Amino acid sequence: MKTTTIVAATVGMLAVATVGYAVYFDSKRQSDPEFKRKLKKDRKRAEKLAKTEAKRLTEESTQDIEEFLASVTEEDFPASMEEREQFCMAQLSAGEELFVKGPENYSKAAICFYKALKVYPAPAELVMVFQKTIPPDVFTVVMGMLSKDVQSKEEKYYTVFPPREMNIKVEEKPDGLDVNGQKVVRRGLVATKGFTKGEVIYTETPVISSLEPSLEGKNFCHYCLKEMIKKEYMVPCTSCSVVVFCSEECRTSAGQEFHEILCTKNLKGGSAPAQALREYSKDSRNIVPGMLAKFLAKMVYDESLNSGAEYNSFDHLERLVYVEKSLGPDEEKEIELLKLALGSSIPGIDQFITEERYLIMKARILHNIYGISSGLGTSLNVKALNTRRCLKSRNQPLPESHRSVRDRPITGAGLYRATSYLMHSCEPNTKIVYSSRDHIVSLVATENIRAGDELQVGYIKNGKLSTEQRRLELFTKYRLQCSCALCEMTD
Ligand SMILES: C[S@@+](CC[C@H](N)C(=O)[O-])C[C@H]1O[C@@H](n2cnc3c(N)ncnc32)[C@H](O)[C@@H]1O
Repeated sequence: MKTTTIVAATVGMLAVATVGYAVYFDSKRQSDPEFKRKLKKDRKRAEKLAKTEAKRLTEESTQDIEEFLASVTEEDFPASMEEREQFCMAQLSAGEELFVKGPENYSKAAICFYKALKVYPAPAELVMVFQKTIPPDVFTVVMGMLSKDVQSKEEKYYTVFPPREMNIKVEEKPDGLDVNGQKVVRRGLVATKGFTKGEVIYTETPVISSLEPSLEGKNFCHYCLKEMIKKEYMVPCTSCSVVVFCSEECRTSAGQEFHEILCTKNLKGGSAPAQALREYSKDSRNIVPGMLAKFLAKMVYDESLNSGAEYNSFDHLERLVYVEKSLGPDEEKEIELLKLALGSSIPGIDQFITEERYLIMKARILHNIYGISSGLGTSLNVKALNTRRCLKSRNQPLPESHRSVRDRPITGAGLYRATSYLMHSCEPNTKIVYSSRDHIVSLVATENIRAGDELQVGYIKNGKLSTEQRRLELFTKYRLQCSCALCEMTD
């Protein structure tokens, strides 16, 4: 194991853990500027410390660390917040009692501190406390356990995701060298069993989806994006009149996952914090900031469920490829609006949405979302076509959001965990279908597929385009230099 891996892993965890932090922390302390300053300082120092300790670790055997980690299982950790708090305190005092008994008890003490760290909502802060209060030898072991833990979580990801029942796996596709001579590795989806032409390979619900902003409040469901035929089928939000749902279930799910926070009738201090973001999305026809607001609100909800899931939505998002974006006036405005929309409901979100993190999240969303076609078709095509026009207007999001079912108008967009890994081919063997006319995606085989075959979709409508035309369209829309079999052959 390389030092840099340990360091990156630890530092990564310290940064991401601030989301959990955002959920649990007391809002009064958060609004105190002095406290905020201290937090920032603590986080920086913890990251630096992680690096130093990781360096020290490489000089020692990591075997012990692995043994200590093996002695801790997930069952050791309670589920509810109250129990976790008690558990944390109990581990901290057990650790203290052990280390004062002398070096022969250091490893046991380190295990207790590590367990406390695992349930503490602000690990960076606790690391700083440990550094000042526990013997350096114990501290090094705790940091080593933390690093190893994060590293194995990193390595395990693609062995548990996608879930077996989806009949697909993520596989690495080496793709030559980049301009700096570095090996390029892309990831794609591979079938784990055979499918016949026309068969559904998998269906997938998005991590988050959003309607094209101009359709909000019209006859499209705010949660699943489904188009409703008659007004009487619409279930309005119980508070605001801005969004509607297609069913009671969608209203409840949206309320729990994000709408309670983002409802424009959620008045904090007399005004609705999410109002400005909603207006901005509508005026700019930019779907991404609203989607990100929903995504972050939903993360908080997911965490509150304490489901025991090993990876959360952020873990999924974090692994998606993207094209770097730089900070412009739009992004500055979006950060401000996002903080305003979420700040009063999610303590700590201010620290979480740094410029750097916002740009990466936005870039990842833009690069991976799929346009959703949830419209019913014929009789309502006028509205749907308007939508298409909206997306093509001057304020359209980056072209990546056009990756969609091309023969149907786009009514919204969704971010999918597995579908994000589908590569493009000019001779695809699958296609994306929204068969239930909502945000659930189905991947359908367009030819017979064997186990082990790579699954590819067409990011563009291939039709009768020449190689040159395809290349131009792929590059203009997705900055993509296609290396599919057909293009390689034509070269
Ligand atoms: C939505 S992601 C697909 C997953 C991605 N391959 C990964 O490694 O995670 C889209 C990106 O995949 C790569 N890609 C997809 N299809 C490709 C193709 N036919 N040729 C070259 N690169 C492709 C490009 O980098 C593109 O920007």
